[in-house]
Amino acid sequence: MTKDIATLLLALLLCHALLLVHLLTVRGTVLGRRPEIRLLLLAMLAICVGDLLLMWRQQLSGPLWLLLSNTSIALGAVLLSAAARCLLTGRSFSRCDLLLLLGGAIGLALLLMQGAAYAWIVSWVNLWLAVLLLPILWRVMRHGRERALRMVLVGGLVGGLSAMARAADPHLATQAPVSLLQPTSPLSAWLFLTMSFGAFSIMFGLLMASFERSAAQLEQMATTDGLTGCLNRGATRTLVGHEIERSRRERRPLALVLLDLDHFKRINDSHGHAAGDAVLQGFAQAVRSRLRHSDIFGRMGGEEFCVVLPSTDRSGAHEVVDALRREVEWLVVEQPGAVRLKVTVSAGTVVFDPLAERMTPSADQLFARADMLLYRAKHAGRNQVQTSGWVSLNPL
Ligand SMILES: Nc1nc2c(ncn2[C@@H]2O[C@H](COP(=O)(O)OP(=O)(O)OP(=O)(O)O)[C@@H](O)[C@H]2O)c(=O)[nH]1
Repeated sequence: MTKDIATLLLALLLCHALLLVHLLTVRGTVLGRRPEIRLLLLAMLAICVGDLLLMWRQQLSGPLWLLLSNTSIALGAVLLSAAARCLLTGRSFSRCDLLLLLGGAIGLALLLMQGAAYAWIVSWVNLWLAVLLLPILWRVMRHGRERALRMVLVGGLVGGLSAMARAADPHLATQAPVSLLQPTSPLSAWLFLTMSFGAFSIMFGLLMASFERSAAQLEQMATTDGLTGCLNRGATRTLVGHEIERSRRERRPLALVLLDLDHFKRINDSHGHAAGDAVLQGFAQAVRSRLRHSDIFGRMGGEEFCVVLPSTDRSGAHEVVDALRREVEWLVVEQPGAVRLKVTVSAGTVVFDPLAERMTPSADQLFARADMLLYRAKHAGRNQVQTSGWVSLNPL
């Protein structure tokens, strides 16, 4: 297979330019506003400029061209490293990256000023690029969670090893290298190809990892209540539907609880909305701390919450919910000015037992029953739990 470096370089430039255009098109969107995407955009820009300078080698020959083209590509590598750092740790440029960029550029300038042989310049540039990839690999190994980051690891290893081999290649070749466009052996053209593949894999992997993270964040925002960290109404209702189905299939009981803070309006009215919010947060934390990992806890709106207890029968559910009620009774929410807020909660608990009841309720039917029991608890004086089975509405 013949590999003409000029053609490879053109193909590479086109790939980089395409990625740059894609990054430009997401600007202004939720994805485009992510700081690592901005850094990736700048990295692609620097790399495209470096590619262009390499391609114009014939027109712009000389030490300045060598310095500019390679520094531009190295700057692209540092921007990639900053994008990886930003994605993984929330911080961008590290002093280490900037020192590596500056040190490499000064070293290259000194070699060029001394008129060093082209073979040594090739070695220096490739070692420089290999070293610039190390912080990316280190960060991904240390902090990486997203699956797309595996592409970054593969790219970093392939790119780094190829760059090191390219650094050694001019000293092993029988003929001295004179230009990037005239490879000294078929191996050097291959190494150019694998190094480019590595760099491209890093960029693409970082881009995909950023998309993966945005998707996870958007999903969390769409299913979570921002104030209390509980599931929101939509997500809770969906999960209740799944749990009813599971309970029917596995023939295990299921308890659905609606909890509503008592006289919550008074807290808002006498201490302000911020104090009300603090009470809601304290309440959510207190309830969450008493629940099992498999239980579901969601905020249905305002001061109404829902708890789903899988594999829990009627007496077990009543016990658990009454313990939650007592926990809330003991809760004290401290506010500025030594204000200590206390609150109580009423609960309606409905239990579906597939072994005792032949008819499987829908989520809406269970919610309606729990709501009716909650209403009873409110009217019977608040700060209490009303529990019943799904079919028989006799309180426990
Ligand atoms: N601080 C705060 N208040 C909220 C929020 N959502 C709803 N509220 C308030 O919660 C109060 C609910 O009042 P009501 O529905 O009358 O219920 P209550 O005062 O708890 O009375 P009972 O339920 O009958 O014991 C209203 O004042 C709402 O403005 C919120 O996110 N933060």
